[in-house]
Amino acid sequence: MDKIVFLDRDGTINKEVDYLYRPEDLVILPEVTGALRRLKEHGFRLVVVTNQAGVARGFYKEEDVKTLHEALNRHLSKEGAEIDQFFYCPHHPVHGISEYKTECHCRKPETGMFEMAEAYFQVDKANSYMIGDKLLDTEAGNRYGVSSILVGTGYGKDIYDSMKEEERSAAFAYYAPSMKEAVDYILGRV
Ligand SMILES: O=P(O)(O)OC[C@@H](O)[C@H]1O[C@H](OP(=O)(O)O)[C@@H](O)[C@@H](O)[C@@H]1O
Ligand SMILES: [Mg+2]
Ligand SMILES: [Zn+2]
Repeated sequence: MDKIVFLDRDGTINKEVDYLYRPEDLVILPEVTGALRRLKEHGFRLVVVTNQAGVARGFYKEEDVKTLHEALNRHLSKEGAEIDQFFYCPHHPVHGISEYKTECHCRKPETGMFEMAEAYFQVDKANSYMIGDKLLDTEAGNRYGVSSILVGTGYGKDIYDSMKEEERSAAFAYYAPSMKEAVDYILGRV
């Protein structure tokens, strides 16, 4: 069985800039590379699950998403922190051009991208995690059946601060101010 850490991309691995697609605008957040390397050293596979409705909205093309992911992995692989698989949802239910405007099963908080990973991995759900900076990330992880962590980068801190304690405990297993603390939590449970 494969222990997987599913990762949101924008606001979690890299700095959230609205509808990122240019490699020159890619900024990996502090301590993320080292934290991801530690996960790999402990036998976790890394799988990105990212909503890329910028495609549906006509801001960029699917080829741009793939090019950005290649650029991200060029940086990460130099440090032993390579992403094993990327999945993206190019759709949007309301805003969209042509075939991309659709109610799909892959846009988080739906679980389609997690299920796509099952073509590559035997997902050990009891020992797998989802880390993201929005409640749609933690909800997707919860629905799929892995333990969800809200990270305080990107939109995460504002979301966390706006919630009551009972809402937090219903929405995610753990709040980590940064990716480093999210990984400390995961490795503290192995
Ligand atoms: O890796 P993520 O965080 O799933 O990617 C989010 C971005 O694609 C995009 O998400 C939101 O846009 P949509 O509502 O999906 O159109 C916004 O928060 C944008 O600012 C983000 O860049
Ligand atoms: Mg995000
Ligand atoms: Zn989709």
